[in-house]
Amino acid sequence: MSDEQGFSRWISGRAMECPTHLNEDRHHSGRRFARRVYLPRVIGLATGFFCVASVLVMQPLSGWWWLLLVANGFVWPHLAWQVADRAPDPTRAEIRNLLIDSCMGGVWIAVMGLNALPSALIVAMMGMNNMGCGGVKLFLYGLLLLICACTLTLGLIHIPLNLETMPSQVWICLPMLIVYPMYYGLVSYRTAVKLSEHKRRLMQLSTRDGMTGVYNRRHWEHLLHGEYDNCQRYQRSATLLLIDIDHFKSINDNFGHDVGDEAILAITEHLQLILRITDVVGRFGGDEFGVIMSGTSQESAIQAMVRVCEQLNTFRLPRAPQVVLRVSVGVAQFDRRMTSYREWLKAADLALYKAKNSGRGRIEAAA
Ligand SMILES: Nc1nc2c(ncn2[C@@H]2O[C@H](COP(=O)(O)OP(=O)(O)OP(=O)(O)O)[C@@H](O)[C@H]2O)c(=O)[nH]1
Repeated sequence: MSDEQGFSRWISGRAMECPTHLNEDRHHSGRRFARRVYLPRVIGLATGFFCVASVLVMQPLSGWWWLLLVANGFVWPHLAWQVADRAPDPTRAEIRNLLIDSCMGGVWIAVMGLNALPSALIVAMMGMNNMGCGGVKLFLYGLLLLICACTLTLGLIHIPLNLETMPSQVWICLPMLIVYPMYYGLVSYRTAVKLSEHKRRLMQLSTRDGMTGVYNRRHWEHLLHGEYDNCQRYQRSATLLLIDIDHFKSINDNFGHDVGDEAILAITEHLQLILRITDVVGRFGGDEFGVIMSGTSQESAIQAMVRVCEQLNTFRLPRAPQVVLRVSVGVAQFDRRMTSYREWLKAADLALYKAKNSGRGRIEAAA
């Protein structure tokens, strides 16, 4: 239920600085936030009604207090949701609602004459809500409001103190004591599951190439950096390959970009199916790919790539069967004398350049 950002925006009043699409996003996430608070509030205030009512029956109070208690317990949760849902800034409206909850909590503590168990329960539930929704800041604001509202009410209506909780009142407080924290835990668990799913998707977006699903250039280079460090530290061998489709521009020009995309996907599939699962395939962008073969000598890497080229020779694109996909490949084995992974990459790039200049459709090793 955490929305600390929303709370800090509310506190600093920076809401209107965002561009329109960000404001729309914020509006949606504000509504989701209000929605997440809605059911816990319905349950918390309904169970809380009985706690307060069990003490109120012993107090010499007018019927108006009972009306207010019913309204707070059963009408306010729905009103609060409607207000937040329709507000231009739902997060701000929901934070305001939470602070109203704290205020009302203070009022009920006073009206109960500070009866120990229900008062402690109200402070704990408000604290849990405010801490969960806006962190320490909202918790402190809520607590301050609760204390002020309690003191003010005590001063206004001169209620006799009634600190002791009777056994029957303990029983009536049990549902709030048990049900509310359990439900709150469930909501927090669901939020954590959603967050981890979002994190996984973000991770996927930031490391994978959108079209082929293999690693994008940035992440692939990051993995290459790691491989370089490992090879240096543990004297391991590894070979790097850069692969570029030959005359790819003419496939695009003659058959259209859709067929060009199919060619890129076909090369990706061949690399993934024929090479080892441990070989790290990345798309450099356009028609260029990179492969890191960990623990593999240059000769073995070339043999593996020859198998890929042989398969490509027999493969035909469904929408352009006359096209034979050919690739040029630059191969560079790790060398301890290299001073950085970039030097390794440069060696493979030079070998690829050589393959292109020597007539394409070739595999060239770095000098
Ligand atoms: N269909 C498609 N084309 C792309 C994509 N990304 C880049 N291209 C095109 O790929 C072509 C890259 O061509 P180059 O590598 O420069 O040249 P080439 O025709 O392959 O020539 P050589 O590499 O020298 O054999 C350009 O025309 C780009 O517009 C893509 O995702 N899909």
